[in-house]
Amino acid sequence: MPQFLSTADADFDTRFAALLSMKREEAPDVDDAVAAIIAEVRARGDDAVCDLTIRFDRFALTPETMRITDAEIAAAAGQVAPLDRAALETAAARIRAYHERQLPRDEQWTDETGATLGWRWGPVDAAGLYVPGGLATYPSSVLMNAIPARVAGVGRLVMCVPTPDGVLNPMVLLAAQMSGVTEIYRIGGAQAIAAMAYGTDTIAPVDKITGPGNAFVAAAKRRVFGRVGIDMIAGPSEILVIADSDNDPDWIAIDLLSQAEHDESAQSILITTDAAFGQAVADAVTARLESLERANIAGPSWRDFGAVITVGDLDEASKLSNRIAPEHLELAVADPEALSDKITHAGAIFLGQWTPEAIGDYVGGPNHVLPTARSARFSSGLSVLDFMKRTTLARMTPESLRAIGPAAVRLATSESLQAHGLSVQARLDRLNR
Ligand SMILES: NC(=O)c1ccc[n+]([C@@H]2O[C@H](COP(=O)([O-])OP(=O)(O)OC[C@H]3O[C@@H](n4cnc5c(N)ncnc54)[C@H](O)[C@@H]3O)[C@@H](O)[C@H]2O)c1
Ligand SMILES: N[C@H](CO)Cc1c[nH]c[nH+]1
Ligand SMILES: [Zn+2]
Repeated sequence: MPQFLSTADADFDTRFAALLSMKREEAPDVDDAVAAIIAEVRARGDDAVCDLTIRFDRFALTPETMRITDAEIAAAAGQVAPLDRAALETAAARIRAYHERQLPRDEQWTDETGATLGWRWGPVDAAGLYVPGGLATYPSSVLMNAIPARVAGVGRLVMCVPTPDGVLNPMVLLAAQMSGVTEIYRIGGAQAIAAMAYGTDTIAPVDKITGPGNAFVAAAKRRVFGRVGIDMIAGPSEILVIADSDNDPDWIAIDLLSQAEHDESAQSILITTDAAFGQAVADAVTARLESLERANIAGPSWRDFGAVITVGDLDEASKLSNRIAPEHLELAVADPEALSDKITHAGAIFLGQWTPEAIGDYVGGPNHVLPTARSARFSSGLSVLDFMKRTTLARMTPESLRAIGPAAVRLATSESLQAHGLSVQARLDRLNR
């Protein structure tokens, strides 16, 4: 059973703190395993990647077969049923339209001293897109990674996707073809992250790695940060639903299960103002689990990490939600906009009863690669900006140097950095000659 908490209970603070600090993806054994995998890939390159693929994805790989060929992509894409292709096209068009609005503007202006200042944005050269594929297949995550990268103008799009038992997923390959991925490798997990970060004989290193994955992928991204950029920690999925009693308990139950079915480490939480409604939702989850295809994953997730929290009012709900900083937040209440205004930390908010989180996973438009494990306190969902860098620009004139240079010289002196001061003073001296 999930945990049942109520803010009216004397031990609420202790139990809520325990819920917040549950270690779903930071277990030391995961990080130790990932450190060893990264070290192996750095030392033995392609050979290590092939060995690890046999161990974790159960098929024999060679450096020559690591890259999925254009012929394989075309053959697989050709197998996709027209209605599935049309659904992918609908999703791709909506995701593209949403992300095109994120393109940032360059700025340039001349200030009162005559200095010209500004910045300009440009894409990274090569992006490594991780598409998960261990327990489920994720064509939608191909679109969510590749479309913003393309909109940003990235030239080289490297995609890694595990293919357990060597089986290629046609929808994944069609999505990659549709969204302009330039190289696809059939590798996953920490070994794929290490290969993209450090490079091997077969895979040239990238500059930035993005995309979601399980605890091993998330830990590997943490570890390679610095060698490459990463988007965020996008690990096992989470959903928090805030619902009043004016909802169908079954709808809320399947919303909770929609994220629990991703991974046994996923987390689904309901906050409600009505304890009886909370119980009705929990009962509906139990009933749904009897026939859910992925009950073997969703059941343990709900049992081990699920929670139903009863609160006095929605104000209290918003405060708890902000402490949880969930990846996805559904507001199934009468006035979702008013409640949304009180939310300060959440990866994505879904407003009202007619906005199930699953719409956002596929076709809403916003990105579904989102921060997990409370990292929405300091990071945002994947966007075009994740694939871009900002370079600042400054041009002085003799007049502007005369105006602001002396302050620079004084600051350099105060920092005992003589050459800094001299480089400005030499120019001021010339002007004063
Ligand atoms: N936060 C987000 O934006 C978001 C989006 C989509 C999916 N997700 C999450 O992505 C995850 C997908 O997980 P998945 O497992 O289906 O695919 P995955 O590709 O993330 O993981 C599969 C890989 O994990 C590695 N692995 C598995 N067991 C291992 C072990 N014992 N030791 C070392 N490596 C091991 C293997 O290399 C395997 O190829 C889920 O947790 C899901 O919730 C998150
Ligand atoms: N809910 C996931 C993000 O946590 C994204 C996804 C893809 N497919 C289905 N769901
Ligand atoms: Zn999902």
